Amino acid sequence: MQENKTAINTQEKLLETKKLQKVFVVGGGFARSKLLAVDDVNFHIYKNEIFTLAGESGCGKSTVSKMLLGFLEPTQGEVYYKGKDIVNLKKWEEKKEFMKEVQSVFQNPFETFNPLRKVDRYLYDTAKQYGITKNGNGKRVEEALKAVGLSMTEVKGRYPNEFSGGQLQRISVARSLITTPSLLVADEPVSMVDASLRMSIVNLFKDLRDKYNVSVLYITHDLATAYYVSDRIGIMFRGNIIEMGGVEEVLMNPKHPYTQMLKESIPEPDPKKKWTERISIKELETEEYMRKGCKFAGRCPFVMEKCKDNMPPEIQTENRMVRCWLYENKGDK
Ligand SMILES: Nc1ncnc2c1ncn2[C@@H]1O[C@H](COP(=O)(O)OP(=O)(O)OP(=O)(O)O)[C@@H](O)[C@H]1O
Repeated sequence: MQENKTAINTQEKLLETKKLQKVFVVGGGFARSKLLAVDDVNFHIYKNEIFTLAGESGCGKSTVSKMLLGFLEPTQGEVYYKGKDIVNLKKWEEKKEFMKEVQSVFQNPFETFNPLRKVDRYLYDTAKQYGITKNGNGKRVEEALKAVGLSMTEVKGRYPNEFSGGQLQRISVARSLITTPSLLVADEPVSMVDASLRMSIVNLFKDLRDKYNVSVLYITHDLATAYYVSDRIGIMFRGNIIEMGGVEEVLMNPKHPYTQMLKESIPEPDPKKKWTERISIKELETEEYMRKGCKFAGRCPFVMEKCKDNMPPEIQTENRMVRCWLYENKGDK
């Protein structure tokens, strides 16, 4: 891999979604209904950029990432990678090429690796699986480990349980770099990692962007790491992106009432109260997903009559997109 620090390339969209939608059928019998887990999701990721999708649990983040990676078929909408529609790739060669270029980093590194196999074997096998020849194999694995600040001497002959969660997540990132991808899709990559090591993993993404021109789709519920690492951010709520723009604009000067609420929510010191809050949020999930108009209408301090029946459109204002009727007449002309 060539080390090279490059600025975000806003001319080149690496990945783009258009009107992405996923409907799940939930419940059975008379209680059977449709849940729009993801609806009208439009975003893009530039070359050399860290783009974050953030939101509370159950907002549709993972469903988006699964559709991008081809693990789930969208109900409607399109996904383009380097201008190519990847939902309808027919040829195996094209699919394989896409899988090489877009790699994933999973939440739990202990599930990424087979506990009975030595970690270095797993890395070599990944290289082989993607057609990297026996001669180039060792070199590529060594390069990938170097990119995450490790070396083969530290890894060789050791099993997954001999590493800490943080170290293993680094090795998991190294695994995803073996194919020299252009984009990493990292779904909650630090949530299982010890709090003290989270920043080191997040810093690693910045490093990969700056030194190796890798773009990252960072999926998280944690606004602190999102603020620290992202170039741009999209805030999701019940299947929609409700605000999207530069991370500084969106998190320091939020426009959508939901983003404002997220920013102001101070962690509750009383564990009992926190638990109660979580329960009520979970209960709200289905009710909010089923709403006809703005999904946040039930909790919004500025709710208007029209919010209850009409989903707000995407409005461009003050350097960001916001999906809220409050900005209906304040959009950029
Ligand atoms: N296979 C499925 N069948 C039915 N409903 C699903 C399925 N997968 C996800 N959902 C529902 O879709 C909604 C979005 O889920 P998703 O996992 O994408 O959210 P998330 O933001 O990634 O949350 P988390 O971080 O908790 O995984 C939730 O209400 C979830 O229960």
